[in-house]
Amino acid sequence: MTETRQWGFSEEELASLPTVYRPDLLQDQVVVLSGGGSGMGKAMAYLFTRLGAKVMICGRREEKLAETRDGIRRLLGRDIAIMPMTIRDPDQVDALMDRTIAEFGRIDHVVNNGGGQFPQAAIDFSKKGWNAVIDTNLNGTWHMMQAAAKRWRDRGEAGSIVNIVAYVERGMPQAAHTCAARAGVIYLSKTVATEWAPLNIRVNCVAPGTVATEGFNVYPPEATARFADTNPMRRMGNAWDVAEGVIYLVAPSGKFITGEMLTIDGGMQMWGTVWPGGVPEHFNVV
Ligand SMILES: CCCCCCCCCCC/C=C/C(=O)SCCNC(=O)CCNC(=O)[C@H](O)C(C)(C)COP(=O)(O)OP(=O)(O)OC[C@H]1O[C@@H](n2cnc3c(N)ncnc32)[C@H](O)[C@@H]1OP(=O)(O)O
Ligand SMILES: NC(=O)C1=CN([C@@H]2O[C@H](COP(=O)(O)OP(=O)(O)OC[C@H]3O[C@@H](n4cnc5c(N)ncnc54)[C@H](OP(=O)(O)O)[C@@H]3O)[C@@H](O)[C@H]2O)C=CC1
Repeated sequence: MTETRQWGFSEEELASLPTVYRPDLLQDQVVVLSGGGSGMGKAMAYLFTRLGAKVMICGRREEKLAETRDGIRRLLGRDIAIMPMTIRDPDQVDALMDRTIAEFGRIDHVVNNGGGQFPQAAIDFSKKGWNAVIDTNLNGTWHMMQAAAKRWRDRGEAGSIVNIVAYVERGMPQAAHTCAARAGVIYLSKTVATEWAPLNIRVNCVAPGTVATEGFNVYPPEATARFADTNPMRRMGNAWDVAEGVIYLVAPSGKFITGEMLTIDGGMQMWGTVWPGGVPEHFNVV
């Protein structure tokens, strides 16, 4: 078992985990999915493919995308498309959308899952660190949303967007940059859900709690040791929990849902604190 496998599912597990959905639920639907080379994005790539969808995944590192594509080819006998790029660059986002349409004929769904942050006390953020997190999680998500919506409007097609955010209503100490970015995405989504309803475009968010993925490798062991105790269920979620939630929103089950945020957090919104950088002495109380 490698270091990066410590938290996530193996390819074999993603290919065989049970799902509540029927195998042709998304037959020939086309999805663009960011961050498909790891974690929740990889789980979504497998699940969308298993439900019959045509999948385009993107992310910065080609080798991770290729691993997802090769695993799906080997285990599911299906081909998906990959495109290395950064969602921070609107020109690369335009190219991603155009290539997907050229390859698959249209786009039905966009899942903005690509993103991340690092744990740090806000007072110590560097300008570059703040900008990196805002640019990725807020600007990058917006570039993807607008690029897809323009194409749907211009082509007279319906579409749906799901943005992966985080539960931020109580704030999130040691993650103020991502909290700001995700709050921006949540209210951006609620706003355009109304503006774009006449275009038959639905826009929703999914807010995961502590979900065990390869992404946890950026957090110190003293923080991850507590992650199972950040919600009343006292366990972590997994990438499949989130992937099935995303499918619920994009599939016909979600056809009357827009501007909503689905929180998948084992109850963390009511009880528990994350402290992704470790608990400071002042807060270290029972
Ligand atoms: C933190 C909790 C978040 C929300 C969730 C709450 C609910 C439960 C929480 C459980 C915890 C899990 C949450 C997850 O989201 S896990 C999965 C996500 N994956 C990641 O976050 C990993 C990816 N992260 C990154 O890629 C980067 O953090 C970043 C998003 C910033 C990417 O940008 P870029 O590639 O440009 O980054 P660089 O490495 O070049 O760095 C740019 C500058 O950012 C500063 N920086 C980066 N890392 C750190 C660090 N560890 N500490 C302090 N500062 C950092 C720094 O200024 C960098 O510039 P320099 O390198 O020139 O100094
Ligand atoms: N795991 C958790 O507990 C939680 C996670 N989240 C969020 O869920 C999403 C998925 O996280 P998770 O699967 O756990 O972690 P991962 O780190 O495995 O996934 C993040 C993905 O985003 C991609 N990505 C990052 N920056 C960019 C960029 N600029 N352009 C394109 N792709 C990018 C990464 O690929 P590459 O580096 O190759 O670009 C990576 O595949 C993230 O937005 C994360 O912050 C939210 C709440 C909780």
